[in-house]
Amino acid sequence: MTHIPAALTIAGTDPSGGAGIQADLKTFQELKTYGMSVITSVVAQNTTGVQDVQHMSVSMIKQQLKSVLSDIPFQAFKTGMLADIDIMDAVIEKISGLDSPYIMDPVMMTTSGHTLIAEDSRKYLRENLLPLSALVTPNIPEAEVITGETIKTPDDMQQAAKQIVDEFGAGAALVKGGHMQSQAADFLFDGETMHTFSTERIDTQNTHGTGCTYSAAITAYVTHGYKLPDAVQRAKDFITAAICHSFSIGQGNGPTNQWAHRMERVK
Ligand SMILES: Nc1ncnc2c1ncn2[C@@H]1O[C@H](COP(=O)(O)OP(=O)(O)OP(=O)(O)O)[C@@H](O)[C@H]1O
Ligand SMILES: Cc1ncc(COP(=O)(O)O)c(N)n1
Repeated sequence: MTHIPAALTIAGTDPSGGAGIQADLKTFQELKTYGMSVITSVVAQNTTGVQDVQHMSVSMIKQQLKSVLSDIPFQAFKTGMLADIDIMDAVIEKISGLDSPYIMDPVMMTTSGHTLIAEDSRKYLRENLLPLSALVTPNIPEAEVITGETIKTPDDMQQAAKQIVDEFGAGAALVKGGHMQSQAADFLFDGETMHTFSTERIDTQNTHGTGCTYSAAITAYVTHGYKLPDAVQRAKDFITAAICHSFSIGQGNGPTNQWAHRMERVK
């Protein structure tokens, strides 16, 4: 009998395959984790932007969650796009009390600048979902929304990571520096220690789906039993390789390459 760890992603879709559910499932598969998915919103998007969005009904989201939860155990799960308060409530109802670690990618905007979450639900996310997470993975604009502070320097990023844990109750916070001009440095505060994960910045436009792929890789490594700093370091290597060997396809920001980690180890 073959045993494989399993992970669940609860997120929106990307028919062009670079972000959202599609990026998560490709990443789980690459990292030898059995991938399952609950779709919250169908997003008509591609490398150039978002063309249309349709949210799943609350009852359909709950039913999808019930279908998975009543059947297959998983060792970790993540959320991505949760567009409004009703969707957040449906997810909270079903995930509260689960034993497996919850990795939250607090998706707010696409790389192309399209908003994926209703304005009035950002505070709700911070107050009601964030405290359930074992780890939250904001980029700089998302960390600014969560903390209400301006983030300009690595010190500001570390301060935000600390605040998100100490003040808002996340188990750990990884503030990602993809939006900084210099190094691609991310800071993880796990409640005790500040860890730094840093690489040279890769000169590329192909960053569609980097946040989704990174948080999915962390989730996958957690299903294999890695503790947080190790899981994040391995996921950082994975996303760096995926950006380094990203695909110049489409008319806009191309997608990352989830099988690049097989090609070489990039630090
Ligand atoms: N040009 C780059 N070179 C190297 N690493 C990068 C680059 N851009 C992003 N990263 C890394 O990719 C990961 C995702 O970070 P990022 O801040 O881009 O997330 P995100 O904003 O959620 O994704 P997106 O930009 O796709 O919305 C982080 O580890 C970040 O440091
Ligand atoms: C459905 C969905 N979820 C999330 C993102 C953000 O993608 P990323 O921040 O990884 O580029 C996206 N473009 N679409």
